[in-house]
Amino acid sequence: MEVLEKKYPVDAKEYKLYEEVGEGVSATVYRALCIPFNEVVAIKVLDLERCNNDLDGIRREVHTMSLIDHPNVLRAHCSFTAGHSLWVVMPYMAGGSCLHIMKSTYPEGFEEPIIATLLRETLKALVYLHAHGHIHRDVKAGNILLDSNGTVKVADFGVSACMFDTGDRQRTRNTFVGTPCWMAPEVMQQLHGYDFKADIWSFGITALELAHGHAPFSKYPPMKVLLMTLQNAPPGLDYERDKRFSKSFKELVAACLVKDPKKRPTSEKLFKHPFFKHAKSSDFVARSILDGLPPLGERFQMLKAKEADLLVQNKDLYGDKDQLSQQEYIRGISAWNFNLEDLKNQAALIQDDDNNLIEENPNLGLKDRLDEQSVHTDKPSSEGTIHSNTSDSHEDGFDDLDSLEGSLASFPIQPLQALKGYFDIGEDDMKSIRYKNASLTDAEINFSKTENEQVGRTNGDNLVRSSSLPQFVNAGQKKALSGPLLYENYPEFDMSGYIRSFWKECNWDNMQPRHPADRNYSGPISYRQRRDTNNNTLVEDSSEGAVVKRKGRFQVTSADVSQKGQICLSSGSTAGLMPPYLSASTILPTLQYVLQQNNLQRDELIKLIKHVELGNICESADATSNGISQLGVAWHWSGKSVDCYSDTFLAHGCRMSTQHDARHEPLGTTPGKCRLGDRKSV
Ligand SMILES: Nc1ncnc2c1ncn2[C@@H]1O[C@H](COP(=O)(O)OP(=O)(O)OP(=O)(O)O)[C@@H](O)[C@H]1O
Repeated sequence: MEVLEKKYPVDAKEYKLYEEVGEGVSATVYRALCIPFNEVVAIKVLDLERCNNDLDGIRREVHTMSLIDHPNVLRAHCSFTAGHSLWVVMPYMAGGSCLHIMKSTYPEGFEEPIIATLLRETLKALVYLHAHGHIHRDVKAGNILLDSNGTVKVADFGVSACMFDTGDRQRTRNTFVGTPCWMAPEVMQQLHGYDFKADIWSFGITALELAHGHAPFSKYPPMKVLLMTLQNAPPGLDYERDKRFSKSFKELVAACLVKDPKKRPTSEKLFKHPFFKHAKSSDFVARSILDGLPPLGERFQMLKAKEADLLVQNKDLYGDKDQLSQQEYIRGISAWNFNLEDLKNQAALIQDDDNNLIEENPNLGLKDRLDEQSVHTDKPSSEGTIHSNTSDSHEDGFDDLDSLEGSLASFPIQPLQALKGYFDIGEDDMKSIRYKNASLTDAEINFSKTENEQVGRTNGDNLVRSSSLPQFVNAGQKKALSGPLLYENYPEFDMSGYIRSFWKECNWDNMQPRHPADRNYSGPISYRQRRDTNNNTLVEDSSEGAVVKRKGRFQVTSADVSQKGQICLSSGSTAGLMPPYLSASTILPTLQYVLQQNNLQRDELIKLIKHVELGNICESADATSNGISQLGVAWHWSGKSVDCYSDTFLAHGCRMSTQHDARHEPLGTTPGKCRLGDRKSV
């Protein structure tokens, strides 16, 4: 006999709204009573006027929510409009989201059996969604809801997509949605679209979120999250504090967080991972983490009050202008707003965050701190080497940002299309550039427009290169070379290595130049870590030569050390390493932005170097030099070369050798050339 489906009323009068239990970017969620059924439900109220006319998106969410039928996917009972709002009626999940539970009671994250259970149930939902052609696109703890019995349901299809929804059944997407911290690199890049593997990345990030209480990089503003996700090694359970987690958990995370989506397992395959043997029943979840919690509405109010307090504190620190930006990023934003003011605000927040990173973890040992820093100090910074402005007003740290104004003003609405110009480069594409004797001028840049256009085609991009590049990339070649690049004042500093290190870090696994053998990097440091999804071990990047020195996430390869630092922009052989449109003037704004971000990290490294010099770190006899070498690596890598030379290496009288055995050798430069503090006059 056919079971008649319960028909929920589609009239607001039939519901009684109780307290607020959740808030998203576009909606408020209430506990409510469905009067005719005397049943408690949740109603998500979307203000249609606040939804930027994204009615299609809303329609899609409601449609998806009504079609799905799986115990781990939150299904909408019904939906209807009421005035300017859309009401979506759904089962009430009294436990709230995993994010809320962590924020209120488990700020350090959950125990492993809980994580395994939550993840297994979430994965069941993903297996179902993927099998039915849906990509969720916003998997995160905030969208994993629990009912009072500990049953997990994945919610929020606001950004979900159907892989079969285009006429040609194209299986990839080309739109930019999701929440930055959880967003897969390929979603950020929008190079070749993406598919359901993007959910697997987000699932891996969610695993880390459940383990730590927050997602990696969650303290950073979106632009930095984006750069870190693209440039850093994938995050993992690698720190001292992660010792408590099992090998299988670490392997699961590593399997999901592979930058190349092709190497990530499908949800179905992942479901067979041994980690899920640790999973328990939903009852266990209810007993372990829900028992004794105040009602959801109360918790929500408490959290709101806490956030309001934080905002007040931050308002004192940053002023009114930053409030919106703060608010967005404290909550873990889902929306992107890339106007210049926001970028400035976000960049201005970074230093404080970097401080917090240390302050928040007073129990971290030196190694942890160094590791934390090493993860975040991922790219070279240009201070002391590239300068746009020699005026005295540098102290406030905003000059560089101001100088970005012209460039960032032309940032397109989808910023990654702009950054794409920096990331999507093959070695062949770089052949047309010519530099002479390290003096970079417009006349010496032979920029071939035809070749550049060709690049877009040969790379099979979804977007036409010329239109996807920000205006400043081309315009900058005409304007920005009027002085800032005075690196010839610093013959010790390998400008090309610097730019290429930066460049190299912008490339990742599947974006290597097409002829790796031709690569001729002289940048001394490589910071890369590949995870092989099959055996989950770290794999050396053989294209760069054997690893001759490694500590933590840093490694020095023979290819790195076989080349002496040299000013190479003049060299024909290295010319091919620069993309045709990546002149110094075009990357300058980005470098300046990066520079702004890395100031404190540099200071921290200098402090650590001093710490090591003072013998405050006890390692084996040989380890002191290793430590210095490693810090030298971090130093060079962070690109603060001039300062660090003067502060530490001149004092020490040695620098990281470029010989194969990575010994130290005399610095060969005079202290007068680069004193600490010289950077401002560079
Ligand atoms: N059915 C439900 N029962 C209980 N709480 C819910 C329910 N649905 C949502 N919530 C709560 O409301 C919050 C916001 O809901 P939702 O994520 O759907 O809104 P959103 O605008 O799409 O948010 P975002 O885009 O930030 O993810 C959730 O994080 C959750 O805490």
